[in-house]
Amino acid sequence: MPIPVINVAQMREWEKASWEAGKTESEVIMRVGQLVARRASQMVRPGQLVLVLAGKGNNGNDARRAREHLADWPVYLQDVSNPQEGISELHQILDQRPALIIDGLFGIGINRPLDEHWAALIQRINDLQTKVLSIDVPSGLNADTGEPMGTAIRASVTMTLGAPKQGLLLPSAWPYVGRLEVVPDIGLAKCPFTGETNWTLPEDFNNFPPERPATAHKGNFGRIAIIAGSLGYHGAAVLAARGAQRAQPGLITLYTNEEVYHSIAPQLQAVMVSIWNSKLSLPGDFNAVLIGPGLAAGDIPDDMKMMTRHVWRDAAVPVVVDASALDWLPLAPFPKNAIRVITPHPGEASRILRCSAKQVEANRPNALREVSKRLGNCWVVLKGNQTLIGRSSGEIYVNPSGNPYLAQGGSGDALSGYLAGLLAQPTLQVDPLKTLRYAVWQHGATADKLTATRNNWIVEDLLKELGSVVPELQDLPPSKPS
Ligand SMILES: NC(=O)C1=CN([C@@H]2O[C@H](COP(=O)(O)OP(=O)(O)OC[C@H]3O[C@@H](n4cnc5c(N)ncnc54)[C@H](O)[C@@H]3O)[C@@H](O)[C@H]2O)[C@H](O)CC1
Ligand SMILES: [K+]
Repeated sequence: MPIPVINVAQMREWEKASWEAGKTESEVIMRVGQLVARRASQMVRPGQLVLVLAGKGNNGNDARRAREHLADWPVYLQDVSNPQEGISELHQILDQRPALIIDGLFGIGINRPLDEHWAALIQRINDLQTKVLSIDVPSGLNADTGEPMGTAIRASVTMTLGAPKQGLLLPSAWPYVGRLEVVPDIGLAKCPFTGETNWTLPEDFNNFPPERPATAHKGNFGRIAIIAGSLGYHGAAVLAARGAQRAQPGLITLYTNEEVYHSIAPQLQAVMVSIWNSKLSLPGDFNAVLIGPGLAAGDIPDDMKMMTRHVWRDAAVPVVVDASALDWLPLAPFPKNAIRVITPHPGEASRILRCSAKQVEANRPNALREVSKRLGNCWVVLKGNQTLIGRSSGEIYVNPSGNPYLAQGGSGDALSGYLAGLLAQPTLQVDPLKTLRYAVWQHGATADKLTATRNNWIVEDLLKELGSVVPELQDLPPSKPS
């Protein structure tokens, strides 16, 4: 079941429908308390100090219930209905620098700007730079507009309840939200809403990709051609090829520019490496084509650009285009039902739209739709925090996995290789949206797994692990205690 992105009024309606259906507020709050405590216990080591801040509304009640499940930690529970009362006691606790603050001051019930006393308290908490787990919404943030109501908590993790609130997905909210996690099952009735924008859950990929039959051979899993690598950028071709390997297609052939052939070929074993030439006729026998990683040199042959346009316009098989090759695409239709995918970051999307990256970020779903429209209704993976996947109409999915350590040169090459390697496989071409969502989720989840265990991982490490995260075991995202 997709989890729709909703607004505060819809959340209130959902709540009301739940009480009418016989669910009770106290049961829901109890469950939320348990879930918050479980997540909190993953963020601190035994014995570390936890501060629970509970406001006067139900967000505070969630926090109070969480406290009951943190018996193994020293916990201060501070009721803060009025930031001027008991403030010296609170400052004393903050002076001890708790390892984790559970933020239950305000949720979706904030209805006016915070006064200077609230602002001072929130500033003090933010200045502490300690881990903060915000319940539902970082306190102070307007969950519809994504703007602080004067000021707001800067959370490390925001655990939003039931469904993501639209404001939490806006770039203006990201500095406050930190890592956004959605707990879909808090004991409410079935969500009465569907939406165009939906959140992805690991469980969406249970048993995906499907098990391979015992009788399978490499002819069953497709052949992929990768056109990548030029002088100064040979590594991108290697990374894309390795990304494709992690998807385990039947055969991978990399066509690269002559100047870099000898830098690339010795680094790859199972991948066949050839020198690209203008007589190469694609797609030929290939089941998918990826064009773009490391094609940034100034002297890319015009024939290669023409071939890109031709493959995009005519090939019946999936074509994935990334990086520099995005600039070569024709604004022309491609065969009906053919799979076309581009994987731009906001800067690349802005070049296609002839606007600024800031304008793309201001309305990411809209930018995705516009880019797709320009390029014949292709699938678009708009990268960045909360990567979006969709096309000019229909559902857009928000990816929940990944972290800022993915912001390393080469991680995009690994992703485009990996997703093209999946799309080369006939069984994974049937539902391209699911395959793309899976690729993006797995790429981010692998990064999360690495970040949970070490500080200094690099893209080569990502490529060793890519594909190893099992969705069924992703009950809670991996995270490193402080
Ligand atoms: N939506 C659900 O299904 C559930 C939500 N839960 C949690 O409850 C909060 C929403 O609770 P609510 O009591 O409505 O609001 P808040 O806790 O956010 O607090 C509102 C409280 O604060 C006052 N207030 C508003 N703005 C200000 C301000 N600027 N300055 C001072 N005081 C302010 C307002 O008057 C109220 O008294 C939701 O986010 C979830 O965390 C439950 O888990 C049940 C299910
Ligand atoms: K909160």
